[in-house]
Amino acid sequence: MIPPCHYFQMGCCTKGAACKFSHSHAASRSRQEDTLRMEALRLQVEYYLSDENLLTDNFFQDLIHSSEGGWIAIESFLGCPRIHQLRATATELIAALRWSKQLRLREWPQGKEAVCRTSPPPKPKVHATTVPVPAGEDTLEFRPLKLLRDFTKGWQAVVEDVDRRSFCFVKRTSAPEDVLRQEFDLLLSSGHWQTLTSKTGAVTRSTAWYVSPGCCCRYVYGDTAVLPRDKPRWLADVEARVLGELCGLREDEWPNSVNMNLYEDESQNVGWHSDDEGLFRGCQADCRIISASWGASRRFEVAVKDRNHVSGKPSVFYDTLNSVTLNSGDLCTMEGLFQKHFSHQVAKGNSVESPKSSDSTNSESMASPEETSRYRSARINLTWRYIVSHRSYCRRSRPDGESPRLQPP
Ligand SMILES: O=C(O)CCC(=O)C(=O)O
Ligand SMILES: [Fe+2]
Repeated sequence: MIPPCHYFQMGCCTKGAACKFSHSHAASRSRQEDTLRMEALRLQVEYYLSDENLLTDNFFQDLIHSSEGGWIAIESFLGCPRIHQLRATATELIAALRWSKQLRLREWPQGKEAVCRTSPPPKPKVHATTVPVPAGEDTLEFRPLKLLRDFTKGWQAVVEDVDRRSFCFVKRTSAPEDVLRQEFDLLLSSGHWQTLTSKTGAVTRSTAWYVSPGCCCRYVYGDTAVLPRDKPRWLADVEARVLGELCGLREDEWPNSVNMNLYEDESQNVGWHSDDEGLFRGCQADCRIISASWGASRRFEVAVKDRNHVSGKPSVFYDTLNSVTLNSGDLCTMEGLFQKHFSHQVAKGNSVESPKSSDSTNSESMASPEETSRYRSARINLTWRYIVSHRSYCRRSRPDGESPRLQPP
């Protein structure tokens, strides 16, 4: 078929019969139909990802939140009723979306083309019926709970859900940049880092696990067990600053374990989970977890657990999602029954700010370029926790604290 002449369609072809493109009205009509069809497809996808639709559309909210950077595979649209009705192919959708001013199209790798919003999605409307409020958690009046904000000032609420007795607070940094950089370098170089990998073998992050003397409880992630080490001396100053000065806790009130995470860059992450290991009994009793961050900024997300998700897998109610950017030096707490009712994650690819350099100390100029770039791209997070139920092989599980009943498996 001879392709239509654009100039003829615009009424300005000067070639007349000599033109090698078609001047037939049928060709022109079919071109117009193609254009209209492309426009319909583009508008439909733009609508699916619009603020208006995302307020109530959990399907696309789930896809946006479960993918790195909010990219949605073009394939995901093919099964949507309107796109299906138009019998659109992936190639057509890609061609249509090249013209979108609202959405960003990624055309590589071939076969994995995807589209994303140029702005963060809106928070979905909370439907009273979607998130059941569990009855029966004790109110703070009935059973008081000492929150960290009762010890020191400066905590902002991320979650303050009294019905679920669940709390998450953030405290912005007050430490000088050179102190944070020195602590970052110390943690990076002295931590006994063990890499964790996904099912496909990719490194998701590195971790280290420290406990108080006499405890030998392992920290278990799926198939991987992390061996405990005694809390090292080099951690003492960091603990004194974070737990003592910033949280206002006496030394005998400090948590007896700390889990360290190292995210080399924003491709490394920790997916939705709760810190519900038996060690901490966070689903049975009030449980306080204190975290501090160094290096690159990352987004920390929290949402109410959805135990009956249609997929059969644990999920969250995205309409309850709250997020906070944790910058170098910031503290964050999860308290009360937060681990019972909420999940949390550090998603991939959402680093938004790198740590600032300090003018007053000129610390950046003293650091090697390699150290500087690590501090800008990598993030270290420490989460201090209280082990209240030691593993049966740990001598701390015995009331008299003597030798273990069982050997570690
Ligand atoms: O890196 C963080 O901020 C969170 C780490 C975390 O959730 C964990 O170690 O269980
Ligand atoms: Fe966690």
